[in-house]
Amino acid sequence: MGGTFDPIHHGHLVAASEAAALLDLDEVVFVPTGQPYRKDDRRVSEAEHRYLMTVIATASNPSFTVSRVDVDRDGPTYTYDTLVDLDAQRPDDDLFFITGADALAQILSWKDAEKLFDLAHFVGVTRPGHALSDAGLPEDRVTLLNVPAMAISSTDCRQRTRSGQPVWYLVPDGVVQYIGKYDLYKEQ
Ligand SMILES: Nc1ncnc2c1ncn2[C@@H]1O[C@H](COP(=O)(O)OP(=O)(O)OP(=O)(O)O)[C@@H](O)[C@H]1O
Ligand SMILES: O=C(O)c1ccc[n+]([C@@H]2O[C@H](COP(=O)([O-])O)[C@@H](O)[C@H]2O)c1
Repeated sequence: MGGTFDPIHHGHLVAASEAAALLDLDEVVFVPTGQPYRKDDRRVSEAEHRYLMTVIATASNPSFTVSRVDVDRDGPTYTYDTLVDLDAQRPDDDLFFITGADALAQILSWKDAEKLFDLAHFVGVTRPGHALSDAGLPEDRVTLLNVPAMAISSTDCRQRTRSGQPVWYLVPDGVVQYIGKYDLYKEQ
């Protein structure tokens, strides 16, 4: 599951857990973006902070791991590169790329979109406020899943922190503490 994870929240974790259970996946690899080029218009926390929050949030689940492939690659983060790197590290594995409905709707505009479906099977999960559709995508390489609705976004978590509202129970406890320790999201 790729994401900017700024911060990682329970919407991400529930989506990953449900996809793993419903598709009988052995492992979910969370891949924080290095440079999410489509978010250039906003302030994004340092990759190392987002990576560490992802490690903290997933540490208690033996099936969840975190990859540095995108954080360690220079330049804009493209899923094509993510999948090529993961495939090189795990040549015997079948890759499934988990995305929310909003991200799935954008996939055809991603870099090298036509090659993505050769590298992984895509799993689109429901997300409140977004229609889930596989229109225009190769049917045999995309699975749509209904997951429990978690009306949580990283944007909302950042705004709440900035305005002094709690993010307890929207993000894992360790992530609440990490945000406080490093004073994240105080500036626009
Ligand atoms: N509440 C949610 N339910 C299901 N999927 C989600 C949810 N939140 C995020 N996702 C999916 O997780 C992936 C990574 O999302 P991302 O890290 O950009 O979080 P976000 O909450 O959308 O962030 P932001 O509000 O900063 O844009 C995307 O595929 C996104 O669609
Ligand atoms: O490959 C692309 O062109 C591309 C464009 C936008 C987003 N993505 C990927 O989609 C995932 C979710 O991205 P984001 O920006 O919504 O956090 C993450 O893994 C990104 O690298 C990929």
